[in-house]
Amino acid sequence: MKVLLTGSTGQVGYELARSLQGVGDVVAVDRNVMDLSNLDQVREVIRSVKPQLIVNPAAYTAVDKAESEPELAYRINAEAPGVMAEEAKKLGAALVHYSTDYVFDGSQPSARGEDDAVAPLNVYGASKLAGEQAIAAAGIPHLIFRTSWVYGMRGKNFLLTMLRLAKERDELRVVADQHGAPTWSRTIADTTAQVLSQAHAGGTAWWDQNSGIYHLSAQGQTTWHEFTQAIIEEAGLSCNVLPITTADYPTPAKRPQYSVMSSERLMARFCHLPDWKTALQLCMR
Ligand SMILES: NC(=O)C1=CN([C@@H]2O[C@H](COP(=O)(O)OP(=O)(O)OC[C@H]3O[C@@H](n4cnc5c(N)ncnc54)[C@H](OP(=O)(O)O)[C@@H]3O)[C@@H](O)[C@H]2O)C=CC1
Ligand SMILES: Cc1cn([C@H]2C[C@H](O)[C@@H](COP(=O)(O)OP(=O)(O)O[C@H]3O[C@@H](C)C(=O)[C@@H](O)[C@H]3O)O2)c(=O)[nH]c1=O
Ligand SMILES: [Mg+2]
Repeated sequence: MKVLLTGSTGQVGYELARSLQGVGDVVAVDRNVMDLSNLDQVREVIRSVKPQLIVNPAAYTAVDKAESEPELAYRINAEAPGVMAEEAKKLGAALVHYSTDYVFDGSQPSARGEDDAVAPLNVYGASKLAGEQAIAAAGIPHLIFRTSWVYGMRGKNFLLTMLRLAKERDELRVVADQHGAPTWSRTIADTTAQVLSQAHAGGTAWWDQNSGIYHLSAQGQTTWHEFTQAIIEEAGLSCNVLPITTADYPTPAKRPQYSVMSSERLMARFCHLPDWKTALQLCMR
């Protein structure tokens, strides 16, 4: 099976390039080959590669910057996935896509399920939601994995930012009133590969039964503050981590207060997901 993988320089894309090796022949493209802000190029690349499966972890992920670049965020996060879905339909291909906990407003302190009401608070979340909707509307075999607070030992992420800051400063001030589930990029990639090997075995009927949205986050929950403490401890650094409120850390984009999702549906159908802290320790060791 020929697999077109986008965003291979990103956190999840980098891990997928490895994890998908068992799934098929992977053609990995970065923005130099397929720029998602160039919709004609997206079409051309798909038409020339002719994949049976498109896996799209590429995205506009700069949450604060998106507030001042909404058009670009929507082109990359909503229109480009829409074009991928259209082209997949013409080829009879399936599409695997990723979305975010930021499609929810996080106003209720209970874990969100796939069918719960969405209400993004920021441009990034709204653009990702529009991407989900464009894919669902195309009526193609698809999987949309909503994940959260992605980290890993490479790329731009909260873990590496905190390690850097902890070495530069004696004290870190981190918000303690936003709750969520940090998820290791490798967990996302390995889970994707496991689900796809089941799909491969199940054929067309599998996609008829299983297409849709799945929450894919580490188990348990924490806050950015507690996550930082765990990072510092695991790294053996000494740095005081001061809990602050969202109001103490003003940002251009509004963020959900409670962005925990339930991944029960994915775990019931496909495979287990690790606890956030266990995964963090595995990642850092
Ligand atoms: N990061 C997070 O905390 C979370 C991410 N997600 C979702 O998971 C998925 C994977 O995210 P993650 O790997 O963390 O994101 P990263 O920011 O690590 O990677 C994004 C990737 O998209 C690429 N990209 C950005 N703009 C373009 C463009 N115009 N054309 C082509 N490629 C482009 C980047 O390329 P380049 O390296 O050249 O910039 C990079 O490879 C995304 O759908 C994201 O929305 C969901 C929840 C949390
Ligand atoms: C750097 C820093 C951040 N913060 C706060 C800001 C914010 O509320 C929180 C996390 O900061 P970040 O900028 O990493 O968060 P953010 O970019 O909003 O992370 C999100 O990215 C997108 C792509 C997603 O899809 C989400 O799941 C989520 O992972 O920590 C501090 O309190 N102190 C600090 O020193
Ligand atoms: Mg960020």
